[in-house]
Amino acid sequence: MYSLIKNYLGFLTPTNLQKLSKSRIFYGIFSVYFISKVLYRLFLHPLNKIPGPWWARLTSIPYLFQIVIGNGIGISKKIHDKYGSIARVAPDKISVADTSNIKKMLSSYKYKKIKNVESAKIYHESIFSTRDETFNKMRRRQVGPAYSHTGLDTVENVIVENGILSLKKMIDSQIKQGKASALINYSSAFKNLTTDVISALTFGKSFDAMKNNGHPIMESLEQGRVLTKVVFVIPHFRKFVNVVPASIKFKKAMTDYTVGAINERKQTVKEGTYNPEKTDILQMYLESVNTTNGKKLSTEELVDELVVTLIGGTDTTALTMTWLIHIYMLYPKVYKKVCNEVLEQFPDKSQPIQYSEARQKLPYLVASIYECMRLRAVSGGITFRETSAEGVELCGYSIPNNVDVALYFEGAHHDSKLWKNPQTFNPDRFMGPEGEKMKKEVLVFSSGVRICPGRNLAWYEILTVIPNFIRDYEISLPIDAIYKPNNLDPLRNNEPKFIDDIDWNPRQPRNEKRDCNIIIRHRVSN
Ligand code: HEM
Repeated sequence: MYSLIKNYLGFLTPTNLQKLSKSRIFYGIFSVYFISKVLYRLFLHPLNKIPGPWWARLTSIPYLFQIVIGNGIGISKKIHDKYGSIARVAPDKISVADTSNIKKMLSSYKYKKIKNVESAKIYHESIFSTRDETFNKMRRRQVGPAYSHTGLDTVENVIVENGILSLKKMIDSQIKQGKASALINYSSAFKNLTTDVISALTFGKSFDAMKNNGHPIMESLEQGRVLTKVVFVIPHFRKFVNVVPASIKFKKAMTDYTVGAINERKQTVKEGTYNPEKTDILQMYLESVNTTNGKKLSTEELVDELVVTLIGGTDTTALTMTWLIHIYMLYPKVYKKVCNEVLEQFPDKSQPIQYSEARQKLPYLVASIYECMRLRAVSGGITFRETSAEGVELCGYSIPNNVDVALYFEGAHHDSKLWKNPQTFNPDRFMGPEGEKMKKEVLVFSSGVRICPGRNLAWYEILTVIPNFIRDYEISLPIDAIYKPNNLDPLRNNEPKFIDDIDWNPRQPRNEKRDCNIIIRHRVSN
């Protein structure tokens, strides 16, 4: 009996008893801290006045988890449908779905991007990852000429060659193999196209992704994107990123490629074979001098700027065109009207339609693109900003400092106070003088001081690709397509059902291989 008691209570030596009492003190303090934090969050937190699900008072896990799995739009919709245009989504986060309040948060450098964005870098802060006003303004000034209409006119031939002409070449070769028509995956074709355009303007040479159906750098970039996303949600992961093999590979690949591109460009400039009239992104950054130190951009700074441009400029534009073709296929009457406009305005197929001509002569096609950008915004998910030291007034609530504000563009784009029948695809809402005003309410490129600097370039690409594509080819859905005009969605007021999507900023089709195919043939008559 004695030995039994000794065995059981033998661990209660004086040292162990001391340790136990210390750990009890520790657990005691921890419990008091934890319980008081929970009570504070439940009953005293200044954000408690904002409506929202009960868990948002206690934890950010359900919200951030949904963002990580690509359902940022889904969870935001659910919350805003229930609680209105402002809602609490985590203890220190609110979400806003109202256009004028979103614009307010985007209007000034006072409301900074949130700290996590700083993790989106390879070596150095960039135009995208910086939270610093002076730095961001400097980079915008440096690269600005390459994104201006004057600058873009000097590279329109690069955009057309690597864009629509390259696409046509690929389609024509496919049609030849398959006789009168070919089955094309338009989503992957647009990704290859924008990759080639942006690489030509950013690295001075095309990746030839259209020709080879991809490029190793893009695969590396995809891995980099995934890592950036994880770091965005779990910033502490940043410390481990540098030892992840995919990250090491990505960094090396991007650095080697950038150094090669810089050297080649310097050589062509030296030899006089580079046309000085041409204002491309690479040249703008190579000629720039940092106002911070009076020096030209270092190789490391260039790597970050060029990679950010490649990431920001490829999938966004490609997916916008992908959603557009998908929507055209779901709304045949609109599509027919768009085709008629293109064919009437540009009957002569001998020359590619230029950007400025398309802008001027195709108002209905332009309106249909705005309507696609509203209805299926690739940036529809969450863009975050932080409240300033003095806080901010949003949707009638006074929000204190240090609160993350999720700007839910998709919600604003479906706000029935601003958009009549928001679920309907109706390009007419962007026609005429009233339509011109409504274009300013589309937030797809963001708004205010950090508005997308590449938006003009995106328009140059879209407005050289889509009208030329429509003029030269007829397209239709394959017989086994799941998403077609008569497949209606009760959740969208019985409008045609959209392809299932995943919001990994940019928002993309969940099953591109299955759902983004079209039959394509040469247009025989007008
Ligand atoms: C349809 C195509 C595009 C869409 C929808 C789009 C959308 C956006 C949005 C919403 C932002 C703001 C993100 C934020 O505030 O967190 C942004 C920023 C940015 N975009 Fe785009 N973008 C497109 C095309 C492009 C292109 C073609 C380029 C360049 C080649 C580009 C380069 C950038 C850069 C560098 C930023 C960061 C600007 C800053 O933080 O100050 N984008 N874009």
